[in-house]
Amino acid sequence: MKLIAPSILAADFANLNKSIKMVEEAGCDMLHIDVMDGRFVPNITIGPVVIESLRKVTGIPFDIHLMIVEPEKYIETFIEAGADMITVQAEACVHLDRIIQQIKSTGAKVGVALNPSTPEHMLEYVLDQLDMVLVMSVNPGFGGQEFINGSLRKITNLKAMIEQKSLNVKIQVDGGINQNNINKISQAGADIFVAGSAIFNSTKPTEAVKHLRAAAMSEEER
Ligand SMILES: O=C(CO)[C@@H](O)[C@H](O)COP(=O)(O)O
Ligand SMILES: [Co+2]
Repeated sequence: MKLIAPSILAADFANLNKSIKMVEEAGCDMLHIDVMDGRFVPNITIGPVVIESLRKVTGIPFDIHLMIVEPEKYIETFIEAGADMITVQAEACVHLDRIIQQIKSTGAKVGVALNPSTPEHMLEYVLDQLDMVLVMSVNPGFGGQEFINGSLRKITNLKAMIEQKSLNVKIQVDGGINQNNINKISQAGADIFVAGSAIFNSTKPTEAVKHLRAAAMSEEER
């Protein structure tokens, strides 16, 4: 099963409710919400206050991508705001195992993101604790960047690690995903596809979701 997670970073922030209704109606599986602090990444986006407001208008699962330093200080706040899944950047966590346990103790799903330069074996001793690994296929901080092709090898290697340990860990890929590259990303082993610009910058976003999903699926799945 291949899942589509639209990133609202590329949506019209003056009309977020409308954007969310659109992705719900298009059958998207979760909403990817990029939280940036201007320290871990050179950009600032939204925080728990906005997420709490959005939680009131939709039941779609919230996939919160924390690009912030010291994420351990804010886990409970994001849970209270309505997070269903929290992903932290491995590079931002001094005590990664402890933060993973902190997220799990809230009952939320837990993911760990790897920057393009971070090797997959960074996760060797925590992989069995995770629901998801997020392979960043751009340097985090901005939407609309180009997919870094080296990410494909990381996806393949992670898939092999997961299968070798017989784990049920999903591979999410985030950054520069579009209609032209989603199939090769899927074939490398990705399960969940984050797409911002490819959906929200399209003149027909509902159609864009449909095409992305079809392209991510194998012949037999279609
Ligand atoms: O986390 C990030 C960027 O740091 C992403 O979630 C982007 O928002 C994806 O946007 P596109 O590359 O699809 O435009
Ligand atoms: Co993201």
